[in-house]
Amino acid sequence: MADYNSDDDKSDRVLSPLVQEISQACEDYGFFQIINHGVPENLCERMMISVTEFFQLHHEERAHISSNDRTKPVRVSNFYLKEGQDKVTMWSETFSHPWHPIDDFIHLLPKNPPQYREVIGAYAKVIGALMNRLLSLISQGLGLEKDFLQRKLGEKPSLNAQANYYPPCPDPELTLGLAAHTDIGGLTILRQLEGVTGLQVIKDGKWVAVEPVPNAFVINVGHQIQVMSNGRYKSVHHRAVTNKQRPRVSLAMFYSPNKDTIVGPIEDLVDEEHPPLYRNYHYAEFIEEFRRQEGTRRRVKEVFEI
Ligand SMILES: O=C(O)CCC(=O)C(=O)O
Ligand SMILES: [Fe+2]
Repeated sequence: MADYNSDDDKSDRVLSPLVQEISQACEDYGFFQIINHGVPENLCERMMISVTEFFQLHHEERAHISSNDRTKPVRVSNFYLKEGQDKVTMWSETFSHPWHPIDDFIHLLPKNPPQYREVIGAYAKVIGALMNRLLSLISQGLGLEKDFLQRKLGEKPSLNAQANYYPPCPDPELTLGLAAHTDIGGLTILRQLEGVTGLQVIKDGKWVAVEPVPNAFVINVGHQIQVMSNGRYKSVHHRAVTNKQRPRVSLAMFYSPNKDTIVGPIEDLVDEEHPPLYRNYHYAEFIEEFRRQEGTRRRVKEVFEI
């Protein structure tokens, strides 16, 4: 693993080992882990504790923000047994809310656990800086200017957090924590609880566990970067499995374009040898198609293929 603190590219031609490694991982796996990222471990621990405590409150304490309505910016939902169902679809509960600009929504966030608002405020700030750094490294991997991807992903990006809580499951064979899916947006920074395995990524048709590495973040490419890179970087299927013994918590911080942004392959990456694989579209169209395919093994990018 290259040193994340080493200076990234200074020359226009030679890519630093760090940029090369990230680029290779984005091509081969669509996933990689980073360490020595500069985010204080103590802050990450406080964040994960706050999320865990939130989910371990009595469910009545979450009832006021519990909803299946996706248009609600702050909401808790679960996939536990509903009336009329004979099988649990997914063994998890999720809490989602925007993470930037923090001041616009902080009043909607939980008052309990009491430190939640303060901790997510601090966490969002450092994740914002890390996100920019990663987008810059990924841009360089594509041979682009450092700020290219960020500019292409557009102004006023849509920045959402999703905390996932997976209680111990009496029979992990019977259900998944989170079904196989791909991340719709641009880039995801995921924190997993140390010591509990659960995340799996598909590689050559097989599910591979992404073991939690101490103080690491898992980074993954979303659909929009796959499209912008004209298929070079991959947005791959992943899922979470459960276990019998211990609850598991993960926190995904998503960076997506806003609905009006026009997404398509970056012109510099298209030539005779690499014809455009996707048409241009408004991100809103992509979201609509993504929702339309809900409940199926989605094939959303394919709809925008040329
Ligand atoms: O729990 C995990 O590790 C996976 C979470 C995830 O993929 C997501 O929130 O999109
Ligand atoms: Fe995901």
